[in-house]
Amino acid sequence: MTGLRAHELGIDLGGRAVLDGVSVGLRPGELVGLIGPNGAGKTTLLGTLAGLSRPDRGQVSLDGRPLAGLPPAERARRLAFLDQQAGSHWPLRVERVVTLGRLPHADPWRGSGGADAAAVGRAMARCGVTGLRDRVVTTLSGGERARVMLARALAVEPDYLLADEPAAGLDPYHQLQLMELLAGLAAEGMGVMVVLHELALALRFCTRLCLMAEGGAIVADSDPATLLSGGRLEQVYAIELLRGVREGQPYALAWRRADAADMGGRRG
Ligand SMILES: Nc1ncnc2c1ncn2[C@@H]1O[C@H](COP(=O)(O)OP(=O)(O)OP(=O)(O)O)[C@@H](O)[C@H]1O
Repeated sequence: MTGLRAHELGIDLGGRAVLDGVSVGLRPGELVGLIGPNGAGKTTLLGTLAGLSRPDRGQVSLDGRPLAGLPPAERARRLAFLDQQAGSHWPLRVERVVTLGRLPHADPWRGSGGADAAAVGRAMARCGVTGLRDRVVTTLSGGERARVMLARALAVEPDYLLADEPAAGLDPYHQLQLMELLAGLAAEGMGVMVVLHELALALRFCTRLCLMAEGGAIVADSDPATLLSGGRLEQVYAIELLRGVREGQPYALAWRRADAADMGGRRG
């Protein structure tokens, strides 16, 4: 069975279940948006799919094999994880940071070669950071740094990319550029799962949306148009949506809190 799959995942943190019975899959060629309110468990789920933490219940499999049983180097070559707080604390040149993405491919007998340099060049070009290659990463703006960290993840040339809020901190132009890039990677066959808070981007670009609710469950898993036609988004976020159709595609923007008259709010 091709794909990355979570089977009935359960994770307990701080004495409570943060994920509870979560099953979800990611196939090659999909761009899946993982959406839901703050604290719903999106980062926890993404990190577990990436193999960064072990679930208390259930398991993750890659092409039908338990992820936990895969050699770490194979896992690192096939799955790239882009952390929400991705950054570099070391004053390294941008090109050096992106080259770190080739570590899972390192061969102590041959060192790095032409294939590594080509992968690094491609990743920098796709993320629009080639012109920054000689800059020291700690001197970049937040948005520039985010694109460099994405380039490092792409330099891995993984089968699956798991990205936690990569659009956060990007201006609208670069958010659109990012989503076009992720859609392009999926069209080339990569499986991409991305945590997003930008509903308009999620609805416009993702092939599938998984909506998580407080309590750590996936309460909807469908194509964007189907999700939008139900009332689940409004209910889970406790908001009203402004809806429309543009170029034949339905879209929505967060318009007001469902309980806007109540300054306390229903959600914490
Ligand atoms: N180490 C921990 N100990 C206790 N609770 C934790 C720990 N890590 C996460 N949690 C809790 O688990 C829940 C899910 O956290 P997670 O970061 O996965 O949510 P999220 O959906 O990614 O949120 P956000 O949109 O705010 O980034 C939150 O309530 C969080 O406080």
